[in-house]
Amino acid sequence: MEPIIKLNNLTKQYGTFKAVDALNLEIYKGEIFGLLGPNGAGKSTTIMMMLGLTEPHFGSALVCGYNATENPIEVKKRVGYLPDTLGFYDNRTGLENLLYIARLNGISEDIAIQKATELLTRVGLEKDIHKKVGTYSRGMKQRLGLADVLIKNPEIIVLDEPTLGIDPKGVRSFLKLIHQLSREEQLTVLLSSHHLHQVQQVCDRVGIFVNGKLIAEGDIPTLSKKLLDEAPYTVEIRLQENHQENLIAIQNLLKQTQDIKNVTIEQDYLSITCTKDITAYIAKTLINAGFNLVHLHKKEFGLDDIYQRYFENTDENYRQTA
Ligand SMILES: Nc1ncnc2c1ncn2[C@@H]1O[C@H](COP(=O)(O)OP(=O)(O)OP(=O)(O)O)[C@@H](O)[C@H]1O
Repeated sequence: MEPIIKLNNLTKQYGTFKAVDALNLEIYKGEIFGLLGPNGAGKSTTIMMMLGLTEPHFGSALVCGYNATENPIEVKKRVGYLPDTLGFYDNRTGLENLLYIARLNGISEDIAIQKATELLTRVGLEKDIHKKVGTYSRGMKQRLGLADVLIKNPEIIVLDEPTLGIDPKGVRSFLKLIHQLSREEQLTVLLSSHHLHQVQQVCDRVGIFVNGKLIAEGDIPTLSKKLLDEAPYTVEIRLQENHQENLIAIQNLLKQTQDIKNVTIEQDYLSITCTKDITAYIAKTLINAGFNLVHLHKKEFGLDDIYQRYFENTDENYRQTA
């Protein structure tokens, strides 16, 4: 299958500073891809190059089969972009704002009314269609923004920090909506964010950006496997009698085991990192040795751990090469 977005050695420099450095990335139709990275990592610059709004110094961005630098108009027809700051007419209603955008996109009046009404219902604003946008909450404005980018039937939508300033309930329902849209309409979604948990909830794959480079990319299990290859399993245990003596005895008992890499005593529990999933063996060994096990938890690594670990590594690499 051909990717719907293909970035090839994409590079943007400001003077000698590389804001985006030889970026290679392929995104497929219907995928929800998360662009993750700290401030200044190069996410917005990458999006701008993909939309044909700024030119790369090297490399290319192919979007829906078009080179974004050579055919920005074709790309813009197929891509809906929701920026982090939205501009609506506050003194007009949601419907009026949407009809205005439909007109700008050359959609005829009767089709526009039908489509705008459908979309406002789709994004959950059916009761607020005739209210002035100035009275909308941040979450409602974001939903209107989504209707706004969907009105031209895009193949791809690009969302820049779409949940900024929305309360947790609003975030959950907004992300659910994005997921539904992507699955039901095979819409490709590129979501740029700092919010690891949100990205983790909704994205099929993520790319982690640091200093203009994509330092890791994949689905969460793949990333965590790559990252944690040396000791991918961590088991946390707690005893009925959690005194230090017991913990040290267990530490000594387990640390000879071949597949155990490390046993550390945390505040009132033991953390055991293993190269294989030997959770059952650990439980059996402790019970057989007469310890009263009250808690055993196999830790799943999430995006937080992955992000943290990549940053630690990267900082070290940068310090070493600096
Ligand atoms: N016009 C410009 N001139 C000089 N430097 C720029 C320009 N635009 C961006 N940069 C720099 O390029 C780097 C990447 O910026 P970019 O806005 O792409 O990052 P970002 O990952 O989107 O950050 P944020 O999450 O804060 O939006 C930053 O160091 C920024 O200061």
